[in-house]
Amino acid sequence: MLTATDLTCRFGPRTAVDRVSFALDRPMFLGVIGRSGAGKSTLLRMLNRLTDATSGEVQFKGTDILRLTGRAKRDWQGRCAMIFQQFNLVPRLDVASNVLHGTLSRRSTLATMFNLWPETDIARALDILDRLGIADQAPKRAEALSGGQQQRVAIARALMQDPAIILADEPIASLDPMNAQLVMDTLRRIHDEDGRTVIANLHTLDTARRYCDRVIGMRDGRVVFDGTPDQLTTGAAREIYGADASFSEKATSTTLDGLPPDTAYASTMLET
Ligand SMILES: Nc1ncnc2c1ncn2[C@@H]1O[C@H](COP(=O)(O)OP(=O)(O)OP(=O)(O)O)[C@@H](O)[C@H]1O
Repeated sequence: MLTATDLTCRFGPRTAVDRVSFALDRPMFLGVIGRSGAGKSTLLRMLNRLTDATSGEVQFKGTDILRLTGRAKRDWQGRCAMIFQQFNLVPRLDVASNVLHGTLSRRSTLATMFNLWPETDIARALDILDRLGIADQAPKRAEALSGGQQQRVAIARALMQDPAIILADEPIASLDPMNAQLVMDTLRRIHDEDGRTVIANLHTLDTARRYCDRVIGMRDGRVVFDGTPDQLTTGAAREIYGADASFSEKATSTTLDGLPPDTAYASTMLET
Protein backbone atom coordinates (compact mmCIF):
# COMPACT_ATOMS: atom_id res chain seq x y z
CA MET A 1 0.00 0.00 0.00
CA LEU A 2 2.56 2.59 1.18
CA THR A 3 6.25 1.87 0.66
CA ALA A 4 9.29 4.00 1.38
CA THR A 5 12.59 2.80 -0.03
CA ASP A 6 15.97 4.27 0.93
CA LEU A 7 14.30 7.60 1.62
CA THR A 8 16.99 10.19 2.33
CA CYS A 9 16.99 13.91 3.08
CA ARG A 10 20.11 16.02 3.38
CA PHE A 11 20.25 19.65 4.48
CA GLY A 12 23.72 20.75 3.34
CA PRO A 13 26.21 18.49 5.08
CA ARG A 14 23.59 17.21 7.56
CA THR A 15 21.74 13.98 6.75
CA ALA A 16 18.38 14.37 8.52
CA VAL A 17 16.89 11.10 7.20
CA ASP A 18 19.24 8.36 6.10
CA ARG A 19 18.03 5.58 3.77
CA VAL A 20 14.76 4.89 5.58
CA SER A 21 12.74 1.95 4.25
CA PHE A 22 9.43 0.53 5.42
CA ALA A 23 6.32 -0.99 3.87
CA LEU A 24 2.73 -0.86 5.10
CA ASP A 25 0.71 -3.64 3.47
CA ARG A 26 -2.58 -2.55 5.06
CA PRO A 27 -4.02 0.51 6.82
CA MET A 28 -2.56 0.72 10.32
CA PHE A 29 -1.63 3.01 13.19
CA LEU A 30 2.11 3.53 12.91
CA GLY A 31 4.11 5.39 15.54
CA VAL A 32 7.49 6.98 14.88
CA ILE A 33 9.58 7.58 17.97
CA GLY A 34 13.05 8.92 18.66
CA ARG A 35 14.68 11.79 20.43
CA SER A 36 14.70 15.35 19.20
CA GLY A 37 16.54 15.71 15.88
CA ALA A 38 16.22 12.01 14.99
CA GLY A 39 14.52 12.90 11.70
CA LYS A 40 10.87 12.11 12.51
CA SER A 41 9.36 15.37 11.21
CA THR A 42 11.50 15.35 8.08
CA LEU A 43 10.34 11.81 7.33
CA LEU A 44 6.66 12.79 7.59
CA ARG A 45 7.19 15.96 5.58
CA MET A 46 8.81 13.96 2.76
CA LEU A 47 5.88 11.53 2.66
CA ASN A 48 3.53 14.51 2.30
CA ARG A 49 5.86 16.30 -0.17
CA LEU A 50 6.24 19.35 2.09
CA THR A 51 10.00 18.67 2.06
CA ASP A 52 11.80 17.36 -1.02
CA ALA A 53 13.63 14.07 -0.61
CA THR A 54 17.26 14.04 -1.72
CA SER A 55 16.95 10.44 -2.92
CA GLY A 56 14.86 7.32 -2.50
CA GLU A 57 11.34 6.38 -3.41
CA VAL A 58 7.80 6.55 -2.00
CA GLN A 59 5.05 4.44 -3.60
CA PHE A 60 1.37 4.59 -2.70
CA LYS A 61 -0.86 2.03 -4.42
CA GLY A 62 1.44 1.97 -7.46
CA THR A 63 1.94 5.77 -7.73
CA ASP A 64 5.45 7.17 -7.57
CA ILE A 65 4.79 9.95 -5.04
CA LEU A 66 8.10 11.80 -5.29
CA ARG A 67 7.59 12.44 -9.01
CA LEU A 68 4.18 14.10 -8.67
CA THR A 69 3.95 17.76 -9.73
CA GLY A 70 1.28 20.49 -9.89
CA ARG A 71 -2.31 19.32 -9.46
CA ALA A 72 -1.32 15.68 -8.87
CA LYS A 73 1.01 16.73 -6.06
CA ARG A 74 -1.71 18.87 -4.45
CA ASP A 75 -4.16 15.96 -4.73
CA TRP A 76 -1.68 13.74 -2.93
CA GLN A 77 -1.30 16.32 -0.16
CA GLY A 78 -5.08 16.08 0.26
CA ARG A 79 -5.05 12.28 0.40
CA CYS A 80 -2.20 12.42 2.90
CA ALA A 81 -3.37 15.13 5.32
CA MET A 82 -1.04 16.48 7.95
CA ILE A 83 -1.66 17.77 11.47
CA PHE A 84 0.94 19.59 13.54
CA GLN A 85 1.98 20.11 17.15
CA GLN A 86 0.87 23.78 17.06
CA PHE A 87 -2.48 22.95 15.34
CA ASN A 88 -1.88 25.55 12.53
CA LEU A 89 -5.42 26.93 12.69
CA VAL A 90 -6.37 30.50 11.77
CA PRO A 91 -6.80 31.78 15.36
CA ARG A 92 -9.29 34.62 14.71
CA LEU A 93 -11.46 32.59 12.37
CA ASP A 94 -14.41 30.56 13.67
CA VAL A 95 -14.05 26.81 14.13
CA ALA A 96 -16.41 25.85 11.26
CA SER A 97 -14.52 28.04 8.77
CA ASN A 98 -11.22 26.55 9.92
CA VAL A 99 -12.61 23.09 9.20
CA LEU A 100 -13.96 24.22 5.82
CA HIS A 101 -10.44 25.35 4.91
CA GLY A 102 -9.72 21.63 4.55
CA THR A 103 -11.43 21.85 1.16
CA LEU A 104 -9.28 24.75 -0.10
CA SER A 105 -7.26 22.67 -2.53
CA ARG A 106 -10.40 21.98 -4.60
CA ARG A 107 -11.95 25.48 -4.47
CA SER A 108 -11.64 28.48 -6.74
CA THR A 109 -9.77 31.55 -5.48
CA LEU A 110 -12.89 33.69 -5.97
CA ALA A 111 -15.07 31.42 -3.82
CA THR A 112 -12.38 31.44 -1.12
CA MET A 113 -12.02 35.25 -1.25
CA PHE A 114 -15.71 35.75 -0.63
CA ASN A 115 -15.89 32.97 1.95
CA LEU A 116 -18.49 31.10 -0.11
CA TRP A 117 -18.84 27.50 1.00
CA PRO A 118 -21.23 25.00 -0.65
CA GLU A 119 -24.00 23.89 1.71
CA THR A 120 -22.95 20.25 1.37
CA ASP A 121 -19.46 21.16 2.61
CA ILE A 122 -20.90 23.12 5.55
CA ALA A 123 -23.12 20.17 6.51
CA ARG A 124 -20.16 17.79 6.27
CA ALA A 125 -17.96 20.07 8.40
CA LEU A 126 -20.65 20.16 11.10
CA ASP A 127 -21.05 16.36 10.93
CA ILE A 128 -17.32 15.87 11.40
CA LEU A 129 -17.23 18.31 14.32
CA ASP A 130 -20.17 16.45 15.83
CA ARG A 131 -18.37 13.14 15.42
CA LEU A 132 -15.35 14.56 17.25
CA GLY A 133 -17.55 15.88 20.06
CA ILE A 134 -17.01 19.59 19.41
CA ALA A 135 -20.00 20.62 17.25
CA ASP A 136 -21.07 23.13 19.92
CA GLN A 137 -17.78 24.99 19.41
CA ALA A 138 -18.44 25.61 15.67
CA PRO A 139 -19.27 29.37 15.91
CA LYS A 140 -16.42 30.20 18.32
CA ARG A 141 -13.09 31.63 17.30
CA ALA A 142 -10.43 28.92 17.17
CA GLU A 143 -8.22 30.86 19.59
CA ALA A 144 -10.93 30.63 22.28
CA LEU A 145 -10.66 26.81 22.45
CA SER A 146 -8.42 24.69 24.66
CA GLY A 147 -5.38 23.03 23.09
CA GLY A 148 -7.08 19.64 22.97
CA GLN A 149 -10.14 21.13 21.30
CA GLN A 150 -7.96 23.01 18.79
CA GLN A 151 -6.16 19.81 17.87
CA ARG A 152 -9.51 18.10 17.30
CA VAL A 153 -10.49 21.01 15.01
CA ALA A 154 -7.25 20.40 13.11
CA ILE A 155 -8.17 16.71 12.82
CA ALA A 156 -11.64 17.71 11.58
CA ARG A 157 -10.03 19.97 8.96
CA ALA A 158 -7.85 17.03 7.86
CA LEU A 159 -10.94 14.78 7.63
CA MET A 160 -12.63 17.27 5.26
CA GLN A 161 -10.07 16.11 2.69
CA ASP A 162 -11.22 12.49 3.17
CA PRO A 163 -7.59 11.40 3.45
CA ALA A 164 -6.32 7.83 3.09
CA ILE A 165 -3.46 8.73 5.42
CA ILE A 166 -3.24 11.15 8.34
CA LEU A 167 0.28 12.27 9.20
CA ALA A 168 0.42 13.61 12.74
CA ASP A 169 3.61 15.47 13.61
CA GLU A 170 3.84 15.35 17.40
CA PRO A 171 0.08 15.88 17.78
CA ILE A 172 0.11 15.82 21.58
CA ALA A 173 3.44 17.46 22.40
CA SER A 174 1.75 20.74 23.46
CA LEU A 175 -1.06 19.15 25.44
CA ASP A 176 -1.57 18.15 29.06
CA PRO A 177 -1.97 14.39 29.71
CA MET A 178 -5.79 14.49 29.73
CA ASN A 179 -6.07 16.34 26.42
CA ALA A 180 -3.26 14.23 24.98
CA GLN A 181 -5.34 11.13 25.70
CA LEU A 182 -8.45 12.70 24.12
CA VAL A 183 -6.57 13.51 20.93
CA MET A 184 -4.89 10.08 20.73
CA ASP A 185 -8.26 8.37 21.34
CA THR A 186 -9.70 10.44 18.48
CA LEU A 187 -6.92 9.46 16.07
CA ARG A 188 -7.20 5.80 17.03
CA ARG A 189 -10.98 5.89 16.54
CA ILE A 190 -10.57 7.41 13.08
CA HIS A 191 -8.25 4.55 12.17
CA ASP A 192 -10.51 1.85 13.67
CA GLU A 193 -13.78 3.16 12.24
CA ASP A 194 -12.68 4.55 8.86
CA GLY A 195 -9.71 2.33 8.07
CA ARG A 196 -7.49 5.36 7.49
CA THR A 197 -3.78 4.90 8.09
CA VAL A 198 -2.37 7.13 10.83
CA ILE A 199 1.36 7.80 11.04
CA ALA A 200 2.16 9.73 14.21
CA ASN A 201 5.45 11.09 15.51
CA LEU A 202 5.38 10.55 19.24
CA HIS A 203 7.75 11.54 21.99
CA THR A 204 6.75 9.05 24.59
CA LEU A 205 7.03 5.28 24.80
CA ASP A 206 3.86 4.73 26.77
CA THR A 207 1.77 6.50 24.11
CA ALA A 208 3.42 4.49 21.32
CA ARG A 209 2.80 1.23 23.19
CA ARG A 210 -0.79 2.06 23.97
CA TYR A 211 -2.04 3.31 20.61
CA CYS A 212 0.13 1.91 17.81
CA ASP A 213 -0.04 -1.34 15.84
CA ARG A 214 3.56 -0.91 14.81
CA VAL A 215 6.38 1.35 15.93
CA ILE A 216 9.42 2.63 14.04
CA GLY A 217 12.29 3.93 16.14
CA MET A 218 14.66 6.47 14.61
CA ARG A 219 18.09 7.55 15.72
CA ASP A 220 20.35 9.96 13.82
CA GLY A 221 18.13 9.72 10.74
CA ARG A 222 18.14 5.91 10.59
CA VAL A 223 15.56 3.29 11.50
CA VAL A 224 16.99 1.36 14.46
CA PHE A 225 13.74 -0.35 15.49
CA ASP A 226 10.72 -1.59 13.54
CA GLY A 227 8.31 -3.83 15.40
CA THR A 228 5.18 -4.23 17.48
CA PRO A 229 4.59 -2.42 20.78
CA ASP A 230 5.31 -5.75 22.57
CA GLN A 231 8.78 -5.82 21.08
CA LEU A 232 9.47 -2.31 22.31
CA THR A 233 11.36 -3.41 25.41
CA THR A 234 13.42 -1.16 27.66
CA GLY A 235 16.52 -2.44 25.84
CA ALA A 236 15.02 -1.50 22.44
CA ALA A 237 14.10 1.91 23.84
CA ARG A 238 17.70 2.43 25.00
CA GLU A 239 18.90 1.71 21.48
CA ILE A 240 16.43 4.26 20.07
CA TYR A 241 17.01 7.04 22.59
CA GLY A 242 20.73 6.42 22.85
CA ALA A 243 20.48 6.45 26.63
CA ASP A 244 22.98 4.67 28.87
CA ALA A 245 22.26 2.13 31.62
CA SER A 246 20.64 4.85 33.76
CA PHE A 247 17.88 5.21 31.13
CA SER A 248 14.51 5.26 32.82
CA GLU A 249 11.23 4.26 31.19
CA LYS A 250 9.48 6.87 33.29
CA ALA A 251 11.55 9.56 31.65
CA THR A 252 9.62 9.04 28.41
CA SER A 253 6.19 8.85 29.98
CA THR A 254 3.42 11.36 29.30
CA THR A 255 1.95 10.68 32.73
CA LEU A 256 3.90 13.30 34.61
CA ASP A 257 1.47 13.73 37.48
CA GLY A 258 2.73 10.92 39.67
CA LEU A 259 6.38 11.56 39.02
CA PRO A 260 8.74 13.45 41.28
CA PRO A 261 9.67 16.88 39.88
CA ASP A 262 13.20 15.91 38.81
CA THR A 263 11.92 12.93 36.79
CA ALA A 264 9.33 15.19 35.16
CA TYR A 265 12.15 17.56 34.27
CA ALA A 266 14.16 14.70 32.75
CA SER A 267 11.11 13.84 30.66
CA THR A 268 10.85 17.39 29.40
CA MET A 269 14.52 17.28 28.45
CA LEU A 270 13.99 14.11 26.43
CA GLU A 271 10.94 15.52 24.77
CA THR A 272 12.27 18.85 23.55
N1 LIG B 1 14.85 22.95 6.96
C1 LIG B 1 15.93 22.47 7.56
N2 LIG B 1 17.15 22.98 7.29
C2 LIG B 1 18.27 22.50 7.88
N3 LIG B 1 18.26 21.48 8.78
C3 LIG B 1 17.09 20.93 9.10
C4 LIG B 1 15.85 21.40 8.51
N4 LIG B 1 14.84 20.65 9.02
C5 LIG B 1 15.40 19.76 9.89
N5 LIG B 1 16.74 19.94 9.93
C6 LIG B 1 17.68 19.16 10.73
O1 LIG B 1 17.45 17.79 10.45
C7 LIG B 1 17.57 17.01 11.63
C8 LIG B 1 16.26 16.23 11.84
O2 LIG B 1 15.24 17.16 12.19
P1 LIG B 1 13.73 16.72 12.43
O3 LIG B 1 12.96 17.96 12.76
O4 LIG B 1 13.27 15.90 11.31
O5 LIG B 1 13.88 15.80 13.72
P2 LIG B 1 12.76 15.34 14.74
O6 LIG B 1 13.09 13.94 15.12
O7 LIG B 1 11.42 15.58 14.15
O8 LIG B 1 13.02 16.31 15.95
P3 LIG B 1 11.95 17.10 16.86
O9 LIG B 1 11.30 16.06 17.70
O10 LIG B 1 12.79 18.05 17.64
O11 LIG B 1 11.02 17.81 15.91
C9 LIG B 1 17.89 17.96 12.76
O12 LIG B 1 19.28 17.97 12.94
C10 LIG B 1 17.42 19.29 12.24
O13 LIG B 1 18.19 20.33 12.78
